[in-house]
Amino acid sequence: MTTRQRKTPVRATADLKQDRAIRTRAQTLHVAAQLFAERGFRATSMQHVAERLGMTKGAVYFHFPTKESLAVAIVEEHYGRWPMVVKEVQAEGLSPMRTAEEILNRAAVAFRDDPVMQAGARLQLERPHIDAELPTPYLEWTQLLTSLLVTARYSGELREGIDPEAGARTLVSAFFGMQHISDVLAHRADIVERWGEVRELTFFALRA
Ligand SMILES: CCC[C@@H]1OCC(CO)=C1C(=O)O
Repeated sequence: MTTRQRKTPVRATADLKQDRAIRTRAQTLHVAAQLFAERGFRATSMQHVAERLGMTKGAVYFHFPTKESLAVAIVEEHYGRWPMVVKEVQAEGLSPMRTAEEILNRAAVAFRDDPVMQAGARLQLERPHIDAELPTPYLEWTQLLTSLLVTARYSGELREGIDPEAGARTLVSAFFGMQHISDVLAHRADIVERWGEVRELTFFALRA
């Protein structure tokens, strides 16, 4: 067997092992997000995660040494997904006001369908019970929407007298209040419709 042949199987094996580890970590994150979203942080154990995965608890601990590290990873994944959503919408070349509206439309669908978003929202509410550093929520949403409403003011889309930052805080409060109520009353099954109602009224008030 030549040196080159000898190297290939070892490299291939190492690559396969790494691929498998990446996949297992992603599966663990997804299942833990489902459980955190369904039951909350405190009622979810690493044993629950292992059982739903059909893995040993040791296999879960291999990727996440503590339940807190799982929560941190899910919140980081949650935060990490929004820049792509924002970029996709901004690539559509909509007006600033329509861009704000469309980003929140996408958020409503994401909160309905994506366990990571659902868990991220719930873990933020449960921050006092999680012994880990988690980012302060809603601030980046407010910054993003403020910048869009400032631009909307210059493009003549924003109603006279509306302060962009107050408008952004109102949108964040209305959206996250709506998504929480939809979660509590309907497990977010009606979140897109509920957001539609909130959107009509809030953007009616914001538009010039
Ligand atoms: C537009 C990024 C918004 C940011 O990413 C996820 C998240 C959680 O709600 C955020 C926030 O609260 O500011």
